[in-house]
Amino acid sequence: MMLRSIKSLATSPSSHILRRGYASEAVPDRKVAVLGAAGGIGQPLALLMKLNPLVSSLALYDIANTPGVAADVSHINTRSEVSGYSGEAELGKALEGADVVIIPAGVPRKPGMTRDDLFNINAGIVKGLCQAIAKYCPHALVNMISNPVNSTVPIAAEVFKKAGTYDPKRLFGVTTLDVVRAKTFYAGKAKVPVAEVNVPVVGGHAGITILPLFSQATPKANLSDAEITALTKRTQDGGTEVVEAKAGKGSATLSMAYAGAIFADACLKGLNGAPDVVECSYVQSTITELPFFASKISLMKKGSLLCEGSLMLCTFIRCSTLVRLGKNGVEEVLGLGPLSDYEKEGLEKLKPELQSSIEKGIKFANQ
Ligand SMILES: NC(=O)c1ccc[n+]([C@@H]2O[C@H](COP(=O)([O-])OP(=O)(O)OC[C@H]3O[C@@H](n4cnc5c(N)ncnc54)[C@H](O)[C@@H]3O)[C@@H](O)[C@H]2O)c1
Ligand SMILES: O=C(O)C[C@H](O)C(=O)O
Repeated sequence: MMLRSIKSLATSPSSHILRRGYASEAVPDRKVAVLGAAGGIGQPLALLMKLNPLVSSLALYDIANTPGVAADVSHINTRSEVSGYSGEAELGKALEGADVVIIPAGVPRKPGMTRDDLFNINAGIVKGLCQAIAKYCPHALVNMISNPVNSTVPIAAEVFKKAGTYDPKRLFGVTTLDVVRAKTFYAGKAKVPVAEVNVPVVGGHAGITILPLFSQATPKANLSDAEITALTKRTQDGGTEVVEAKAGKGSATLSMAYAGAIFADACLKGLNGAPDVVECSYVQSTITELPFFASKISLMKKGSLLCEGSLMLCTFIRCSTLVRLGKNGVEEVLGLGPLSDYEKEGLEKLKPELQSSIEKGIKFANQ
């Protein structure tokens, strides 16, 4: 695999933005494709991925307006080369060779709508895009943002199964924004520095299916039951808070782009063999009786060797052993850990809704 130096980037004036890169001088080439790149999420996400030194090629695809977005982003003097693709005829070129595909394509909510109300339009969009992924980049890690995530991920799984390319380790529902919100709201209430906060969020990505585990939040804070209930509700309603504030002009875009960029960065780090990459994500799961469930997942276990690709000197984990670079995706789906009685109750309450959203997606993909 071709390696490139990012030394010049790391010492450039914008290096503070690029702090997520390795201390190493060389990282492998990685192509990231964003589908829906001209949209409210797609544009800031394209910008953030252009700032990521782990990306060498950035393909921006949408049904319209991508040439302008791509020309604009391409003027930024960071590592990746940017290309824009517009319309279905160009989708294959956008996807070919992609290591990570991020999907924020589809319509957003307006006030009064649930995420499930988007199903009729977005299910078809996601199905079509996943058929193309199966054809042009079957080994890519797929980061699904399009709502309703609780159903679009099962749709993607079914499409990949039909195409014979399904690998549950490579399909992720992006629920990172729930984690970002839980951290922000918890830090505000607990009066602890937000940068130090960690809160797992499990379940799914809609209303009560979003279950933040504040009993496991760190740093520990002495919050009352009423405060925990309020924080939980605010996290579950975080998306609606933005939809209402935007008053018909869409849903979260900037915070979602940030959250999407964090998750894609974790995928790239996992692909590159970085140790201990752990994020929450909605994935195929056996930790409950539901076939898909969001929980902490590890993208690469500490010390594990990867299965595919070329041998390289492992300078970026500061040792000089030989490791195989690979494309494993999910390395381990982590358990829920100890839950409070309130969280146990929330877990039981969310199951019927999540189960029915999963079934709806599976049924749609197979009709
Ligand atoms: N997972 C999450 O946490 C999360 C957070 C926020 C928004 N979302 C979801 O993300 C989606 C996008 O939101 P947005 O605010 O960016 O919407 P938007 O309308 O601003 O942008 C969507 C983009 O998708 C494009 N598009 C439509 N059909 C397409 C197709 N077949 N192929 C490629 N592109 C296509 C549109 O042209 C548009 O540019 C919505 O479904 C929204 O609900 C999810
Ligand atoms: O709320 C929405 O519809 C968008 C997204 O799912 C969010 O959580 O912000």
